Amino acid sequence: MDSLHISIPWTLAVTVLTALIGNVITIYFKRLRTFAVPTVGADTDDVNALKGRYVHEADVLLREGYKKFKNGIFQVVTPDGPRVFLPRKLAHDLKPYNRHEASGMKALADRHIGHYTTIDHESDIMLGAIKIDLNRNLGNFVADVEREVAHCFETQFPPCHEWTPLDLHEKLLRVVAQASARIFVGYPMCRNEEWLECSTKFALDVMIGAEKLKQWHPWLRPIAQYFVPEMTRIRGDHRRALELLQPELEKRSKEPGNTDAHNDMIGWMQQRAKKLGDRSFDSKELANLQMLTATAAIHTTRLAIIHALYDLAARPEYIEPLKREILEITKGNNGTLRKQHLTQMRKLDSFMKESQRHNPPSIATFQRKAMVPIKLSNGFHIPAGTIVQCNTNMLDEAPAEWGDPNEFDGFRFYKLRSKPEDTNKFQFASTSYESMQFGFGNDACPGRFFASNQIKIILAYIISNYDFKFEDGVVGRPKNVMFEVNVLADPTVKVLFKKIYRLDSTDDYITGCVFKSQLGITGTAIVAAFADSPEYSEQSTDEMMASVTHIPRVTHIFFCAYLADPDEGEPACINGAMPSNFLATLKKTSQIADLQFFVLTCGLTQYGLHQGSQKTPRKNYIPFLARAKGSASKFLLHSIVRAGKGCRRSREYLELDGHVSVDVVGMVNASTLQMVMSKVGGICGHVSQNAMAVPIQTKCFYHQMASASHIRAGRISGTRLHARPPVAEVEAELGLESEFKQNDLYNQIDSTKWAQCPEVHTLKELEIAKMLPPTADLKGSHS
Ligand code: HEM
Repeated sequence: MDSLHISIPWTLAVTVLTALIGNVITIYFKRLRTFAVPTVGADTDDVNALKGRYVHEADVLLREGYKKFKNGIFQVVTPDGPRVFLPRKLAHDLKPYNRHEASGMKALADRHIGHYTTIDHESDIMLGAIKIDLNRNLGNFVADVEREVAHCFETQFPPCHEWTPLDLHEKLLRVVAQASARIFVGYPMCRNEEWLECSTKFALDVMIGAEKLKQWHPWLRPIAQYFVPEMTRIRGDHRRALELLQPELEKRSKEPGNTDAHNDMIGWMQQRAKKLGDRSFDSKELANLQMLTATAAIHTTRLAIIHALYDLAARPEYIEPLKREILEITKGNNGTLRKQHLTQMRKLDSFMKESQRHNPPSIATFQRKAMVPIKLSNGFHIPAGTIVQCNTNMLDEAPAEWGDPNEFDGFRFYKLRSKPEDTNKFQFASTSYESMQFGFGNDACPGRFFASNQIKIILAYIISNYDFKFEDGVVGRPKNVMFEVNVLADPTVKVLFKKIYRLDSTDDYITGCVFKSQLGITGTAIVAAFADSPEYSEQSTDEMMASVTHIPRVTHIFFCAYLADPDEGEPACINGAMPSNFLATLKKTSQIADLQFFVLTCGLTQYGLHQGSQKTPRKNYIPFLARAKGSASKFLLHSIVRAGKGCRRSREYLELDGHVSVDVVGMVNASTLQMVMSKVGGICGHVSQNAMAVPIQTKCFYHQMASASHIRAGRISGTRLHARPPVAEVEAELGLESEFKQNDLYNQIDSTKWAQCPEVHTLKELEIAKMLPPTADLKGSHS
């Protein structure tokens, strides 16, 4: 007890003394570090006010410096001491210096006291994996990333049937983290909640921890780090990252014949370490590098997306042309993105670049720490150890041919690229003397091509699936928030999202049966109407329009009516033509603009997507379908897959004979559906007892919803399919390469047992989950 009494005053005394000595020495060194260049705001004596201005309005300060000293070097007083800003033109002088002479990484590490925050860690393995392996593989990941993006929207976002306010900062952090993790750590790790949390929080801990620790005197930081919670968390983040990664690494190491052949950042890093003979590289280092990569990638990318969305919401006139570009480009590919699609999205690329020009990640990029003394062409000496950066965001420095530099022209770069000689210039990821948002020179951001793809995929998803606008009261583009030279999007602004239910292409959706009481027509009636007409498959949409104009706006569509015919080709022909023509008709009459749910139910007969001996996909349907009108004529399976993709993307419902997502949230079997239909006044056309309507969350095709437990429970019996399903022969045509794997077909479904499954919804549950309108509102009878 006594020793404690003595030790506290002593400890305090030593601490105060240390701080005092430290202060004196620091002031002395700071004096030494003052540069022989003018200081912005030197006319005021209030140094603290100047520091405060740097923190909150560095943009104003740098503009003042630019106006006053034009092409001259100036310095600014900051909480970290004076900082030197070079005019853009001197970037040329610095460019030839290599990373060991003028280091961007060291500059960044110094700013975030990387020695403590652990980011002072330069790795050739990491840089090589990003610069070479990631960029080389970009094209291979577009579909995977798109899938993760879709999965994230479907699982993390509210349904947005009505205008729903979203915190974009929070939501997009998750989307970008998961989409990036798909490539950094592969599937299924990219969906591991703890990993995602760990890899996103680490960057925040570094940034906030650094700011907090900087409040302490440098001499006290070795001890003070233990009083800053974020610093403790950083250590925990590293530990946790290793723990989480370990099982994945072990799993990989046990894979036959391979340890590190996975095509993702883990694999690339492992391969590089091996090639470089780096014996110090182990799982711990791998986990650390993963944290660093995520830090560089996730927050920057998220911010660029938020800025772009704010710009779009403030200038909605750009949304329609962008949407048109996206839909036009993806039209021929089931709405699924490919690498070349991203390249073709020139308007979107231009908009992203213009958004970044006005809202760069930092207003002073090309930041370098001189590791050796550097002499610039104007005679200025940069002493070793000094950090310099370029004042890169003076919009008026743009070349005259760019047009008014201060205006927001979303298609500025699109127009500039229209000259044949400039077609590959001015891209979002291009760096140049005029566009330094990603830095400049050899060490410009190596992740920018990847970031460009990620941003396009996410923006394209949002633009084609949601309407969005600012919440009431937000006028114009919300002003950015400055933190030192970093440009942040205002985190208090909420953007409202509303899901788009749109039929882009007739073969994206198929229908047949709708609620009579709501829609005034039933599937049976539709079928009957068309079947009555000998020309049903030949009838043009214009002709059909005359017969359906009485239908009110459709909100729910159930597809469970197929025509059967002893001639197998005939129903296929009917099924291909009738629904697509019918939908085209409804689309023309705008009666499906309010569509909320789409349910497809299929039985096990006649539908052309079946497998197994008697249910081989009917390649022989193709000639028959060729007679059908519209794009559904290609192949019924094609249409259904497309319908599935449409459903997946819009959180609607689909059943494909048990080949559904592993993430199924619930399902309705045929008898439930029939009950629903009869209760609400609808009627099912032809529904097989084995049919089910399944709410789909993600990828809908060729995953088994039926698990071994279902088989054991006697709900399902299975048949092993042949190794390569016949449909694989047309996989390229379907745009579904490598989707078709050997599968078990579960085709004997006991619907009574299914109805007792916990995951099968009752009608009441569907109502409660708002999957169906309340039955009370749905009275009526079918005709
Ligand atoms: C919109 C998103 C992004 C922005 C705005 C951005 C911006 C930047 C900037 C300004 C630099 C400094 C370059 C220089 O000083 O010349 C940089 C460096 C870096 N970025 Fe990015 N970045 C983004 C995305 C990414 C991604 C996705 C990755 C990883 C996959 C990444 C990895 C890196 C790395 C490793 C460096 C250091 C390069 C070196 O020192 O050689 N960045 N980034």
